[in-house]
Amino acid sequence: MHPLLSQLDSAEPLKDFSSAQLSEVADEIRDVLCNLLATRTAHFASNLGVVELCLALHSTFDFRTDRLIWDTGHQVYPHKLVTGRYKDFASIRTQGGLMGYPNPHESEYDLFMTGHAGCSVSTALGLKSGDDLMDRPNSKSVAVIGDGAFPSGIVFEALNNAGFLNKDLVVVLNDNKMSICPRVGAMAGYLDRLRGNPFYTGLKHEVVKALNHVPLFGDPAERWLAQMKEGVKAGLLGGMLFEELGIRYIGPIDGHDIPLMKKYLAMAKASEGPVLLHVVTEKGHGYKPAAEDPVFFHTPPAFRDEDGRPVANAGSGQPPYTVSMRDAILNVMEEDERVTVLTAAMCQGTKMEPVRERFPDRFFDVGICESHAVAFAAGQCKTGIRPIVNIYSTFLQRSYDQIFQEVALQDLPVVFTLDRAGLTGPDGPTHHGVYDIGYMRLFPNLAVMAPGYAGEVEPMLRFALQHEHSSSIRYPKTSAFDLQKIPEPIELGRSETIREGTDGTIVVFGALLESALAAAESLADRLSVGVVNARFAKPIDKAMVARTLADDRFVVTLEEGTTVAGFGSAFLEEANTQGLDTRKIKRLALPDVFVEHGERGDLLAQSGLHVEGIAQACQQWNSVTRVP
Ligand SMILES: Cc1ncc(C[n+]2csc(CCOP(=O)(O)OP(=O)(O)O)c2C)c(N)n1
Ligand SMILES: CC(=O)[C@@H](O)[C@H](O)COP(=O)(O)O
Ligand SMILES: [Mg+2]
Repeated sequence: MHPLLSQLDSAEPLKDFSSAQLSEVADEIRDVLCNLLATRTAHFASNLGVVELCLALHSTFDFRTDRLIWDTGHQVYPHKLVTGRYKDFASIRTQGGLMGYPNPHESEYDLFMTGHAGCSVSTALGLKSGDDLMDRPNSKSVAVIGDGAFPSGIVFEALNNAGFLNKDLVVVLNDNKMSICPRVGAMAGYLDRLRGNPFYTGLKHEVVKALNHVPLFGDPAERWLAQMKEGVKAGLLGGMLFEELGIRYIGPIDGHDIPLMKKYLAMAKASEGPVLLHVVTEKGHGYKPAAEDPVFFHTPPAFRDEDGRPVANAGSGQPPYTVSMRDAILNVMEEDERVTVLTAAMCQGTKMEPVRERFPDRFFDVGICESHAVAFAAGQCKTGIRPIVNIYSTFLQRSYDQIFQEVALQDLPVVFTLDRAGLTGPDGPTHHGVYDIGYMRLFPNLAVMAPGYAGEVEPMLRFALQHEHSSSIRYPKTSAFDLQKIPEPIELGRSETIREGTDGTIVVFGALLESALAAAESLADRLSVGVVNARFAKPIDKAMVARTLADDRFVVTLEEGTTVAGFGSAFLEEANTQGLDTRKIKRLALPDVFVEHGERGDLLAQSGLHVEGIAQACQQWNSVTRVP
């Protein structure tokens, strides 16, 4: 079926392949990708776009001794296919199978487990620096970074350092004009201008050599010429921004032409000092619908191809929390002109397109720059604007210091809406949003909230927007629980009792409320278990902590976050502060390990956070705490 690919136990043979053979391997890779990735949600278009680049890299370098970092890592599938993982590839993004990102446990060709954007240039530079210190000067270091990830602040920190250290480093800028959505920002404009520059190698060299003889001092006419010189060089060379930092710029070149790329990669490999090779690719290349709609095909749902037309398989009924929050945001923006929304390149995933269309002046996509997004929001907030920072839980980790200094320390009422807060499923440990309860509840005055059902999403957002301090609202990647109930008004530090019980209580922070109610119901013939919707992890409902521990034999706390420093910890701390009996408390949360990739439901069950697990914990704790 794939005669060349199936024989590759490592990438080594690729360097002896002819151009025709490499082109055949490219076809085989696309065949695997198109057939398999249609059956599950996976990073489709980005992978189709880097097939030739991957082959050119592996046939120019030996990445068992040279170093290769794919930025973010979502485009690593062709790399996996040519580095000995063809036979296991069908398991990608399923539990126990290959990860959808680089994974050092899978292969010596993968150096770091990554999924967050922007760090490739730093790690590649660190690898080169370390190899030099460890007496391996011949080892080459390559970072491949997309144009979406490239404007991340840390990339400039790395380039700044690279130009200064003058290490042999190859940065391949994979420019496909797309982030997940079309890329944004001034750097996008700069790359567009570079793309416009034909790459006149011979002419460039000669003219620049001549210009180098124009003196810098002396006659005013000569001085004028000297000033012109930089401008002319910039026009001819392109990439002056990088050249001025001491990084040699080469390109742009066609990223689907393997022989051409091999030529320039070999040149970059032989160069001394840092080099930036600008390659132009098409996201979704080789599958027309993906090339035409790379936004949808970034991570499409499972689909079937009907006569060259993708038809998505039917999804489940109830809309996700993401949509509840998006609709709530639309409503509040309609009423209050001070409300703005910030995204860090995740407009599509957070389903904010209607907000972008309806309020273009109050919607800000800052690109993959989460730290900047938070500090920018703080600046807006200081002027009287009410910014909503809408970022995935895992990516907000980037902004930890800005949440601390620019927001909390200034006591500014910025609202954080944390999407994907919980297990995100097949993306795995890099993307699970399981730390935010802990990291948000550290800061004085920051209210930490989570809705337990769809109906309280909007009231919670409205509460946050009139609150005088900063606040956060977390919600996972799942259908919103359609509890048929009019929510009690949201009050700072007040929980809501959903079900009364006399034996014990499950106190839930967030969306596992639905499972808690089902667990309590399943025990009804044996135990009377109440269910409290905590709403706040900070400030926690002190009276509720006192009441449940006084009235009940046991209290099970429940959350979709790590057990360390989470809601259960907050409950324990409060119980201890009040001098209550903490032995009654059982904390149900995710274990203190990096949870692997898999379906969210399966992963929750594995940690006992499903209906049966919750019921079992209640029974167990009831017998532990029962007075003999
Ligand atoms: C810190 C961080 N923020 C956001 C994301 C989500 N994200 C993943 S890929 C991507 C787009 C990257 O664009 P680019 O680097 O150009 O790669 P392409 O998909 O175009 O190949 C985004 C926004 C992330 N992985 N990490
Ligand atoms: C690579 C990356 O970080 C994103 O593409 C992420 O996988 C998107 O996740 P969602 O599919 O949950 O939006
Ligand atoms: Mg891109």
